[in-house]
Amino acid sequence: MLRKLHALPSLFMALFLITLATTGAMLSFMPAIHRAHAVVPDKGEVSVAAMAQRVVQHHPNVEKIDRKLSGEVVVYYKTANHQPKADLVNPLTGQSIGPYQPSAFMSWVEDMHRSFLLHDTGRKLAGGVALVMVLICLSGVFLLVRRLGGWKALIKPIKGNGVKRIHSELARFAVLGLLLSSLTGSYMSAMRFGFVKDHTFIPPSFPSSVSGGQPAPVGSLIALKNIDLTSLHELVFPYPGDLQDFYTLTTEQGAGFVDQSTGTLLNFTRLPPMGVFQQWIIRLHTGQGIWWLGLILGASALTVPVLSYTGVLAWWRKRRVKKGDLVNTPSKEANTILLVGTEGQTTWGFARDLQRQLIRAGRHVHCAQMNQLVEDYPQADTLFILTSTYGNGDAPTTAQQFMNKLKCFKSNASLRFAVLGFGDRQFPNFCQFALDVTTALEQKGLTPLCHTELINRSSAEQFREWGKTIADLTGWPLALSYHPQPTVTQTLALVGREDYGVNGHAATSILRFRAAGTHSLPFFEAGDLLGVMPPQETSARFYSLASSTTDDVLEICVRKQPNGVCSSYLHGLQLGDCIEGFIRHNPEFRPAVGRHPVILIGAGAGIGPLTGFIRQNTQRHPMFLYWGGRNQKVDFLYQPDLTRYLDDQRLTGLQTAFSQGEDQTTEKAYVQDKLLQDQTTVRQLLEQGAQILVCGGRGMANGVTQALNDILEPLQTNVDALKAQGRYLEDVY
Ligand SMILES: Cc1cc2nc3c(=O)[nH]c(=O)nc-3n(C[C@H](O)[C@H](O)[C@H](O)COP(=O)(O)O)c2cc1C
Repeated sequence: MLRKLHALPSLFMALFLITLATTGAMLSFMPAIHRAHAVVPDKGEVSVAAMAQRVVQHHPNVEKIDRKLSGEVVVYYKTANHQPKADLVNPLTGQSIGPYQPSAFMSWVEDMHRSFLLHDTGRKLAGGVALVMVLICLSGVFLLVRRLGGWKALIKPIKGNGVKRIHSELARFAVLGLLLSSLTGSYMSAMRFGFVKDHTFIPPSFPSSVSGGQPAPVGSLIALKNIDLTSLHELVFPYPGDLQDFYTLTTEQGAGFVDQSTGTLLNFTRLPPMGVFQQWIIRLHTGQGIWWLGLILGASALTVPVLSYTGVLAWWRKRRVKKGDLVNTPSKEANTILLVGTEGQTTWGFARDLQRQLIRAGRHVHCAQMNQLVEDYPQADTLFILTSTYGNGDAPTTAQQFMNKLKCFKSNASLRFAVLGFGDRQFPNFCQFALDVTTALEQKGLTPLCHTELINRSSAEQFREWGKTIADLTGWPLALSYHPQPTVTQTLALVGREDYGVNGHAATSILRFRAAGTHSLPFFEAGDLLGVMPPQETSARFYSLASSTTDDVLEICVRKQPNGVCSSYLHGLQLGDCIEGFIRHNPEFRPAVGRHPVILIGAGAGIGPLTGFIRQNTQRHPMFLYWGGRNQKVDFLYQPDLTRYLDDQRLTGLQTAFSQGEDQTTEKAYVQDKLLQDQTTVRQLLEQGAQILVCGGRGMANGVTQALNDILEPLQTNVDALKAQGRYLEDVY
């Protein structure tokens, strides 16, 4: 209720409040500016009579002397040729300081402040806005007291960061000034519209008779001698030559008349106590006569635009949280950090649910990619990391810079962390990257909130259980549930196949698909992945593509795995049979653009994407292939194609190795042996800036790494260094 009372009027009136406050601030600074330029004698130093005498000496035909609340004295007079003029004068000498020219701009500002330039309607509106401001100030104070936990806490430092903190700090600084301005403003408006009687105006009660004698010099008039200049408001001179006329005098205390001949004070009416009170209300609102108060009021008013902005922002965020929107708190303000490592984006689905639940539990969550780790999170007490694993237990794309950035991370002792790994038990290094991250965080001195949970194949059940553990440990009401977005698949028809291997032993097939029916294939490139959904299975298996969209066919190379559900399913397909598949882009695994040589290394079905790269090498950049199979006669995948590519120079060099010799004369070797045999050439290519792409089983990839490290030793570098330069890419399974 209190919050609504504060937020709703602020929201609806924001523009009026800002206008009123900024114009008010400008006006409030004026008394100090005027005061700085005015000559202001001390109390008791100069009487009205003395000041008027000096002014008369320097100005002909004086009609009126005005003393502004700022202390400035203005004389209105007529020149020798009867032109009306107004000058600012020095009350000590009576001489002109300069012409009195109120600024046209400040008059406009005043009009804007009083009436939004809308005359009486605007004046009423301004009064209403001032009243609303009182309400906003009071409700704001109570909200702040509630937020800080008591009245005493109002003077203590405010905790937190960001928008809310700026709002609270500014409000605390400005509230008294704003309350004073808005209360006095509302009262003045009530006076103006007759809701409160105006006691500052004293109706004139003209004297019934005057002496009618010859006018005495103004400096000799006793009534004016008795009045100090500091209490003068206005002295109107009698009409020249009219002996029945008199001086009209208005002072702080009241108003009356002075006989121009005898100097007697006539019919002086004192301001009633209520009038004095109302004069003070006006001074407290305008700062007139109290220049330092004007400065305070002005500074307070200047906070209103910032308060409005931060207030609207805080309200908007709160509203989004209520609606269940995923509000991302800036990293500096968040108490909970959620970092995500993903390649295929599935992990985001889990992260979004966790983020939503945490926000509902009242946490201020900052969610980002792991690569966006920043040096420190000043307000954070909990860090969640949700990451998948790719390649050979490696980081997924959005986490590849994480370990490096972690080196500069300034952990605070109270920061607890929980890592949730996503992977597939089919891979030898199940969730390895999540485990590596856990170790790295522990080494950084962070405290684990719980043990690292490893989720197999996006298990919603495991995720829910992990949520319960976190809820128990933290007390936050988390009810995690993951509903995978159904993968949009396309029906693909088998249009060609080439089978290799003997009697089903180590059988490998090159399978070619086209879109079924009249549909066309989506965009893809060699090295991207084809996700295949075997019937009655919920999770997809991925195969590297050997073709690109321009080949007008989806080509994969599949080795039949013992007990492999998907590979058996694919091997069992007849021409014309259909499968459900989808493309997952894999831009990380591509030859670099440019003329640097490319060394392709693979074994078995790993030749698929490598052949695709060669097929696309129409620019004839230097490209070398090292490939290992089992048996030269029955396993030499893509042999005719490779021979053709060598002829048309899409392929610069080919080295093959077979692990099963046909007879005594055939050499038995693995692909890494070929690399070692060719080490001089390989070294030269690497010195020329060659990039290496490896595709195939993990065992082969490990052997290749070892061989290459040996080859690279004389160059004082290694595979890790090449990886860091983006010159060593792996697609390993
Ligand atoms: C090419 C490829 C390589 C993978 N390598 C591994 C791995 O080494 N270890 C593992 O546990 N999971 C591995 N996975 C499985 C993914 O980590 C798992 O499917 C994860 O849920 C994907 O999440 P993401 O879509 O957010 O990246 C691999 C998946 C693919 C497609």
